[in-house]
Amino acid sequence: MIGPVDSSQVPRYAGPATFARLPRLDQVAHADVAVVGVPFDTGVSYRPGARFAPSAVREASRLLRPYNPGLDVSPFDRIQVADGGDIAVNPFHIGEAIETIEQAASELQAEGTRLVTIGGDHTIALPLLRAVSRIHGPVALLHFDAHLDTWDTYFGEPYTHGTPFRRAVEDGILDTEAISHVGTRGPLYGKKDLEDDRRLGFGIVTSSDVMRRGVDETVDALRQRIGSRPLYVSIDIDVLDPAHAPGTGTPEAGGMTSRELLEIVRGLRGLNLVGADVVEVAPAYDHADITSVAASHLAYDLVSLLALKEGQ
Ligand SMILES: N=C(N)NCCCC(=O)O
Ligand SMILES: [Zn+2]
Ligand SMILES: [Zn+2]
Repeated sequence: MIGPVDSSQVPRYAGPATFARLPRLDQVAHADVAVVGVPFDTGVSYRPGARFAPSAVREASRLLRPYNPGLDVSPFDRIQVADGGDIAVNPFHIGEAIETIEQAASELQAEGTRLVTIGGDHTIALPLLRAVSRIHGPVALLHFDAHLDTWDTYFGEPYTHGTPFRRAVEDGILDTEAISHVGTRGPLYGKKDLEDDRRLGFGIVTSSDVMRRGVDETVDALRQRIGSRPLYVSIDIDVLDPAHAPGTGTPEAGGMTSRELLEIVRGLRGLNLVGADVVEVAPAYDHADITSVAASHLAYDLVSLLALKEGQ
């Protein structure tokens, strides 16, 4: 196993920034998990800039350490984790970008490598789900977001960051017995948004529900719905309150704290996680790397969950 650069030997601010200072994918014979960047933000409806997230999150990840006490695991000892670099997507053509992402994700997974992806805007979840469902069939989805992202079109366009999960249901790549949004809040276009969403099969745990019920009850309810199904986790960083994630494109007041979200993610231990993404970090609106640090810790916990599952 090739682990991260030892920060007691080489200062953590020195050298190139791979995720958690891990080796690059081309430096290992095989990776059980690859952290891959998708620098794409052509699907946004408001502030652009998520194309710069992969490099910002890698920079913020320099401070991660090898033992995760929240999950009692040293993920990089247990499985081979590597930085898969960035998928080179066309910023001028959303349709082509979606195909490129599905293709690249499929090729990586064909080698038996699981992916934790750093977006990019939320458009990228669709091709990533298409790629995991090619292997696992329809997957359960846990979608952390202030927004539903099940709208139909924006300006008549079907592929945007507000529409990936409606397209995914239409594709038949989600197991609609077990698809949930967590952390939704904020104004909608109309009540119909919620009716449409329910018709697609989604369950909703709003941001207020999380606050009222607390982390443990929230986790119990989610786990029950997911059971042993293959599970994909998509984390839009705007699920966090703007105080915890100012660096994002469509911020909404009244969100979760990073502590609550990390605890909910850790509560997924033991589930059949098959892939995950962290999207919508827009570094230009960030302050003191608050958002990139949160995203790097979420990616680390997702990698840790995979390490617990895949490692022996
Ligand atoms: N941040 C994501 N993924 N979607 C937000 C879309 C909200 C809107 O423009 O109406
Ligand atoms: Zn969102
Ligand atoms: Zn979203």
